[in-house]
Amino acid sequence: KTVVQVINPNTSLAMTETIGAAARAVAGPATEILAVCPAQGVPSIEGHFDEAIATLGVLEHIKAGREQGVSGHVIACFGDPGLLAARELAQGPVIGIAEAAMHMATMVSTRFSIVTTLPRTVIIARHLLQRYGFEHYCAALHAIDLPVLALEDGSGLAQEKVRAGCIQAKRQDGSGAIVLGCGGMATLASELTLELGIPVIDGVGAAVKMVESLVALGLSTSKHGDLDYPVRKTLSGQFAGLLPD
Ligand SMILES: NC(=O)NC1=NC(=O)NC1=O
Repeated sequence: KTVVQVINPNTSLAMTETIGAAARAVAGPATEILAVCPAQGVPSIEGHFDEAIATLGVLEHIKAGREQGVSGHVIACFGDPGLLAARELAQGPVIGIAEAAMHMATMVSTRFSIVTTLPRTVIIARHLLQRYGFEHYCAALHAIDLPVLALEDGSGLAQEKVRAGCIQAKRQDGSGAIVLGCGGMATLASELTLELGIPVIDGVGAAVKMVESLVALGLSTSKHGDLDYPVRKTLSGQFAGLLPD
């Protein structure tokens, strides 16, 4: 059996439910999804400061997942917070939803657009495109200009703005595919794909399938080089338990 730990790095239980549902919708019959979020931290991640706070919660869950023997991990926030630190700590594969969605988009289109939340997270998504080498595949980035938790307020306004952003992206950008730029948008991908007639990609599902594939291929995070386990040392205060024994 494959057990995939899906970490929502923010502390929103509602968004953790949304993300868990998107993961379970695509998980294979032999895959169990463990959807988790930090007990303490930041309710939504909307910038570098939030990502720094959220990273500690990600690392705590990576450690716990490794001790539970999970097969792999997903970091279900579009900033992929703490991705490389998590890979040092993890034994199995660790996949961020931004990198997963971007990779998938390049396999079904030569140019893709991103629809994300706040304008400032558009800039962060650009940093990710540069880091992952996908800058030239991305035709444009759009922000619905609503806070992340608007996706969980039950009004449907954020979902409607995501739909409008995808329609605009299809019409204006010449893109063949669209990447949804927030974990909280995950459950919108399939209906938008049907309505727009082009691939609208959710990174949660993409990351779950990538972890399943890596596990099936016997590929886990390389421990040769900079992703080896962290250098052993005594951590103090609240960090004391972060390194596995
Ligand atoms: N671009 C984003 O909206 N990133 C995110 N912030 C969160 O709290 N979850 C996300 O996916």
